[in-house]
Amino acid sequence: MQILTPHVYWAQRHGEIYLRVELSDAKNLDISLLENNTLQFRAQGHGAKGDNEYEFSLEFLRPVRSEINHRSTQRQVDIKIKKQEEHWWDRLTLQEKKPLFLAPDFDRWLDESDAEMELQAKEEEKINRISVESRVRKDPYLGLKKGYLFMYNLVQFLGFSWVFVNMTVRLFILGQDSFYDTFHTTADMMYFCQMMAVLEVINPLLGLVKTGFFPAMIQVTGRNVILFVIFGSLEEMQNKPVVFFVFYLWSTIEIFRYPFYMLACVGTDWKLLTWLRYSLWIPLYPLGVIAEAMAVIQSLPIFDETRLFSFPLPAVLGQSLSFSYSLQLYLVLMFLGLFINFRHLYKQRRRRYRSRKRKVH
Ligand SMILES: CCCCCCCCCCCCC[C@@H](O)CC(=O)SCCNC(=O)CCNC(=O)[C@H](O)C(C)(C)COP(=O)(O)OP(=O)(O)OC[C@H]1O[C@@H](n2cnc3c(N)ncnc32)[C@H](O)[C@@H]1OP(=O)(O)O
Repeated sequence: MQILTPHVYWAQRHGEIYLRVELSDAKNLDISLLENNTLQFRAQGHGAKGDNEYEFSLEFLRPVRSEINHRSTQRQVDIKIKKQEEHWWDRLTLQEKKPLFLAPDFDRWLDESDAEMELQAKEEEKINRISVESRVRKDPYLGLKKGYLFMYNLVQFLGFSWVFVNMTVRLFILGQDSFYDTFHTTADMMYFCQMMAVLEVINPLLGLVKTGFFPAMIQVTGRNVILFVIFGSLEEMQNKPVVFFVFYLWSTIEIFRYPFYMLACVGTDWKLLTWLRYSLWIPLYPLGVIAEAMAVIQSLPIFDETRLFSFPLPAVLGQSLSFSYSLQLYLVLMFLGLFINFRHLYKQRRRRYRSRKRKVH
């Protein structure tokens, strides 16, 4: 009796072999892997030579796993076999000459590099899925935290924008005259924003942001000393032009920093905004510290004169120790703070641009 062979189409991936046997309504399927790495197929069905029994065998080029997946449909039999090792094969069979009944399955066919890309895409999809799942699993309050941070940044952005726009408009209308009443026109909003900024020290402690606690502490404490102690408690300081420079430098960086954080909360990044956030501090930070130092220096004789916050001393040592001594020590701390935060911001900038470059390549 003549042995009939069905048409068989094949394709491969790094880890699998796919066979499509052109046999419709196949019955009594007998598919097995023999010891010599040969696939034996036998079944009854409708093939090229009508309803008949069909069979074929294929000795594979390299070892395959013994478990064979197959699925018989009305049109064909699909077989999936796992390779023993993830390896791209030059051909399917050990014998170099291709059997006549065998042809490439162009519906599934991929060359090696396309298959690699498919594999890579699958890997990436898997990694993304795992990271999203683990993030959701790890932190069920992620949405709430992001919502809180977004609102915080929005409020700060609006507050500092108000100060910045107010000062800019007044500068255009009044010119240098506007320097003298900056405090009276904007201090309430600045008080509000800087009190809120205390949250910037709390947020890293609660693990809400990746900011270092110490740089945030230096930043917030430094500004609040200037705002509440130097400007807030000395009326004589409030109409000095230095207030204008300090407030203008503070609000200039913040109208870029907070929107940058808002976008980070929703997973977005605008190149120009990111660049401004990580570059504007380079001129602004030293200028800010110089302006703040000017304010401290201008306040020293006022503290000496008014004896405000002076430290009472025993009668033999004199009346009291002026607060201006503490401020002179603070001046030294300011430049130490400038050094620490300048280095921190420099590292943040390098980290940001180095990791972005790596992502691009
Ligand atoms: C302990 C006692 C100390 C006593 C100190 C006495 C001396 C004080 C002297 C101080 C001198 C201060 C001078 C200063 O006032 C002058 C000026 O400000 S002039 C104007 C210019 N200023 C600036 O440019 C500074 C602006 N401020 C800052 O940049 C920050 O406050 C600072 C803490 C310095 C740095 O910020 P951070 O460490 O947070 O860096 P990043 O922005 O890169 O953020 C890191 C990651 O955390 C995410 N993040 C942070 N905050 C938020 C938020 N609110 N919402 C959402 N996400 C946030 C951010 O996205 C980063 O994430 P990723 O890494 O994933 O991108």
